[in-house]
Amino acid sequence: MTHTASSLIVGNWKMNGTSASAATLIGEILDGAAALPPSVALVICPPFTLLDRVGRMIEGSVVRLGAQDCRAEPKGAYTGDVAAPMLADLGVHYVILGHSERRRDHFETDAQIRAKAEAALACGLTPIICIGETAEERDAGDAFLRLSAQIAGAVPAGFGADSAGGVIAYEPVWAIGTGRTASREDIESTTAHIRQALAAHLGTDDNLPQILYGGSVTARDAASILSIGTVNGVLVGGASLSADSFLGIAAGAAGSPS
Ligand SMILES: O=C[C@H](O)COP(=O)(O)O
Repeated sequence: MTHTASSLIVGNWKMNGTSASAATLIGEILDGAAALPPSVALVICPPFTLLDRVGRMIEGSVVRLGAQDCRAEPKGAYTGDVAAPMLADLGVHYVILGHSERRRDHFETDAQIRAKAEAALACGLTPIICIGETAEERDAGDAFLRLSAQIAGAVPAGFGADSAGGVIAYEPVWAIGTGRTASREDIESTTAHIRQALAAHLGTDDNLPQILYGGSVTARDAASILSIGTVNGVLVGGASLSADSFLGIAAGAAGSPS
């Protein structure tokens, strides 16, 4: 179910896109994606309203479909929410969980994110669990503590070892949508810490979840970020809304050592 590629390039459209803009963007991405080596996997996460349309457009291509959230319960009286089995029914493969915008705007807790991840795994979806420190936590020297706590609270037992796999996206909150990408050195040391914290939490060094970096990634810095040994891909927001930028980032993955 999950990609085995060496670089996972995930585009999170957030709350953007209409049927017309999606048709244009996906058409351009599919044109460019054909030239990418199989070691680069593309995932597009449109808003719920476009999942069906985008899913139909990418059918039969190398591009996979992702959603931006799900509810932990499989069905019921939860107005406005979408359950994991509903996503699986639409052909969705990945689901972003615990994005900092949802933690901030919907007060999502690590326990809720963990329950959502378990629900997603139960129907074969690959969760992309987001973690990241705020600027205040970073300035106080608490970034690693915060990341370890998020891993302990939000990552289910056995995460990554399931046939659906598992992905962790490290997104420093201060780097999201700010144009301020974390430095290569910061990403290197922080993802090394995340890997250690995952191994300690999961009690194994084998089949650990893939680790992505997210936060103002552009085609300019993608190759450098993707050449870091503990980084398996990137989670891209703003730059995923332009085919040139998104494909430029994917090209950076194609050029980085696998
Ligand atoms: O999900 C994507 C991240 O929040 C990064 O967004 P950004 O690339 O616009 O900074």
